[in-house]
Amino acid sequence: MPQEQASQTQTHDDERYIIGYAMEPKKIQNLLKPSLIEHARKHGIDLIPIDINKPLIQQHPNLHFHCIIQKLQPKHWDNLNLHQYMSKHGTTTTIIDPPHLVRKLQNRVSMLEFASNLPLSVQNATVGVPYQAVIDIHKTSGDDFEEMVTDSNLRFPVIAKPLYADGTMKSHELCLVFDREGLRETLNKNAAAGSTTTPVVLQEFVNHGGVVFKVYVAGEHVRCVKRRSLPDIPEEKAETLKGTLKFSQISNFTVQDDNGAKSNAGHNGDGANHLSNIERAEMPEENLIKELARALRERTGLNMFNVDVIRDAKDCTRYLVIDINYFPGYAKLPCYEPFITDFLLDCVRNKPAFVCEENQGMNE
Ligand SMILES: Nc1ncnc2c1ncn2[C@@H]1O[C@H](COP(=O)(O)OP(=O)(O)OP(=O)(O)O)[C@@H](O)[C@H]1O
Ligand SMILES: O=P(O)(O)O[C@H]1[C@H](O)[C@@H](O)[C@H](OP(=O)(O)O)[C@@H](OP(=O)(O)O)[C@H]1O
Ligand SMILES: [Mg+2]
Ligand SMILES: [Mg+2]
Repeated sequence: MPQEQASQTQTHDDERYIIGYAMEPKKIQNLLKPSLIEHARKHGIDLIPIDINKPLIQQHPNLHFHCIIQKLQPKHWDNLNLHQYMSKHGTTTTIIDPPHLVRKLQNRVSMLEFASNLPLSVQNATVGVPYQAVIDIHKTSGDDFEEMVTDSNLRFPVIAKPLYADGTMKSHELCLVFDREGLRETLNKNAAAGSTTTPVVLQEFVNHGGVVFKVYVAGEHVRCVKRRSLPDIPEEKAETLKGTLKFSQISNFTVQDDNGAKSNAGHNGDGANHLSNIERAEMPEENLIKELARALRERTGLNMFNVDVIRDAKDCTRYLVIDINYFPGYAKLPCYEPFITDFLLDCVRNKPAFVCEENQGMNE
């Protein structure tokens, strides 16, 4: 890790804090790299794994957790029985973040409500959300379908997104839909899935120069990075496009990953141009990012999330929040070790402003 990026937080020599982490093995592998464990250890924090399949009260009887970070499915909350644990240790242990609040990010409608009508004032910039509508996936034919599309007031192209963003692979399977026929086709396929049918949100596709800004938030710590996104669709081309185009996790690779993949594959031409789009794109104003993060922390009551933001290609003062993810892949940030460690130190020392109020809603 470069020296100048080292943790800004001073360590008080004799202080040691125990922080438990409760998450699935894949998330542990992604986040809890030896470099983070070591950096945290050097700054007074011992990161201890919590078994998500059995009650916490039965684990680590001789340890006192100052704080617990978690990314869990509801079944794990039941298995861990954190309610029982907190009724014993709730005055000295903090859980980040309350599950009933995390759940609001697992629905793409309630998620974006947090980002609607944000009162931000940084130069002329505005931050909003794209127009979106939840549709009735059973209205796939005849007048019902035509009426539904007309009533939805949506303009093609749109992106069909599963309503529930619950961490499953399926929840990341998105589809660009270019016209009514494409939409009918998407709904028919969904209906054919029978018991796995999921409600769908249709969100207007907004041209944004092929770059998405990912704003990572951990309490008061905020970092913004650029990632690859869908390319623009010129208006005249949009009118001629038909059908659908499926895609998934298009923005999950860092620019460095992208570079590596492209040079390994020996690609140039389009790929290289696309990448330089990202490199060329100007970052949003730092204060705007800070204000956005602050406003969303307040509105959601959460500490650990990231926000996907795009900038309208037609109006560079118009920013749109398209996605908010709980406990994202922080390890993709350069020098994420001090970023996370500093946040954890804030939690154990000052307690973040919006921590689990009296552990309300813990087992909801
Ligand atoms: N309304 C939109 N207009 C233009 N591009 C969009 C829009 N919504 C999504 N995208 C593109 O599609 C990508 C995936 O969409 P979104 O972030 O909603 O899905 P996700 O599966 O929740 O992603 P993540 O992996 O970040 O959780 C975005 O990163 C962006 O590149
Ligand atoms: O596993 P689910 O609950 O689906 O959440 C994912 C988020 O949706 C993604 O946004 C995370 O990737 P980014 O950190 O690149 O946004 C992604 O990060 P990861 O796969 O690196 O852990 C996940 O956090
Ligand atoms: Mg996203
Ligand atoms: Mg998401």
